[in-house]
Amino acid sequence: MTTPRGPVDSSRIPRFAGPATFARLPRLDEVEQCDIAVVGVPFDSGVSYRPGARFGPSAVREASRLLRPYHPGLDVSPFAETQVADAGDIACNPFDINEAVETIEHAAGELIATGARPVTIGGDHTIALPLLRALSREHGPIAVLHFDAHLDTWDTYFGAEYTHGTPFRRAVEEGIVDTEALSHVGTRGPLYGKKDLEEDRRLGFGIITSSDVMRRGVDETVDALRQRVGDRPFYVSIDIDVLDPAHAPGTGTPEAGGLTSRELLEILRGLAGTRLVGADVVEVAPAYDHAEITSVAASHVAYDLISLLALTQRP
Ligand SMILES: N=C(N)NCCCC(=O)O
Ligand SMILES: [Zn+2]
Ligand SMILES: [Zn+2]
Repeated sequence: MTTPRGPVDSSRIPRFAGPATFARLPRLDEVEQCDIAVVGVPFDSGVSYRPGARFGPSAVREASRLLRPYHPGLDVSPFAETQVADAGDIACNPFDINEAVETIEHAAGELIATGARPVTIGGDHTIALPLLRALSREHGPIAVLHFDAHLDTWDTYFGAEYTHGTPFRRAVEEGIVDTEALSHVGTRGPLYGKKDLEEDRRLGFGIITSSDVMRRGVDETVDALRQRVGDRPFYVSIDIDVLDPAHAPGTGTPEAGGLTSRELLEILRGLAGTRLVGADVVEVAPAYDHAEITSVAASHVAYDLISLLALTQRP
């Protein structure tokens, strides 16, 4: 393997200068081959409440300038051990959700076909569906760990099938996820009715609520999730609203009583050694953020996901 091209050296070019790529990594077109691709999807036409996640990718990239090359918690230098690059944004039609979903599926499929594993920055949660479609073509029906305050297994909103509240129901209907290994983590807040939970269970999801994480703690949560995915290839989808609004105010549908960013990062670190094949971080809406609280959290979450992917590549 050729030596990976890493981020700009922050001892020579200060972090507030230089490229606006994720973690100041090279762009995809600057590297010969890419193992892990950070890709933005600035799409938020699927939201049911506050808009603004279309500005998520650029805010998370901006907040990622301070990331450093070595991850002490996982003992990995992801940018040195693998080639990580910024694949830019998937430009999709903000006025036509169906067309946007197709565009995302196609662009993600092309990226995955090159051998790169995607870490996608949203965008609203609608984008998880086309990403899962693209990944399932490579891996078959895929296990999913879904971190979110919300179930996102509702049926339709105002008659629309593709929205940020419905991607995981569509994914089950389409047979692109492994219904033996689906789990929500961090769920909380009011629902439309008890049937939401019944239907969710029928679709195959297990739930570790936000209260479960608080009562059982990180280690038990990690054990349960590791058991759920086993040695299957799996996908992690992180809606930043899984964090408490104190830790992630910059999001469109905030719910009280969420995880701390420390809990979320520790749970992710607990997944070291499993077969992660791709991930997303969605629903960062910078207009409601303060002091980059949300985008800093999201950039660290993305860094941990990249680190987990890098670990899977060790001989
Ligand atoms: N995926 C996110 N963030 N939110 C879904 C909320 C659906 C609702 O408005 O009930
Ligand atoms: Zn959510
Ligand atoms: Zn969501």
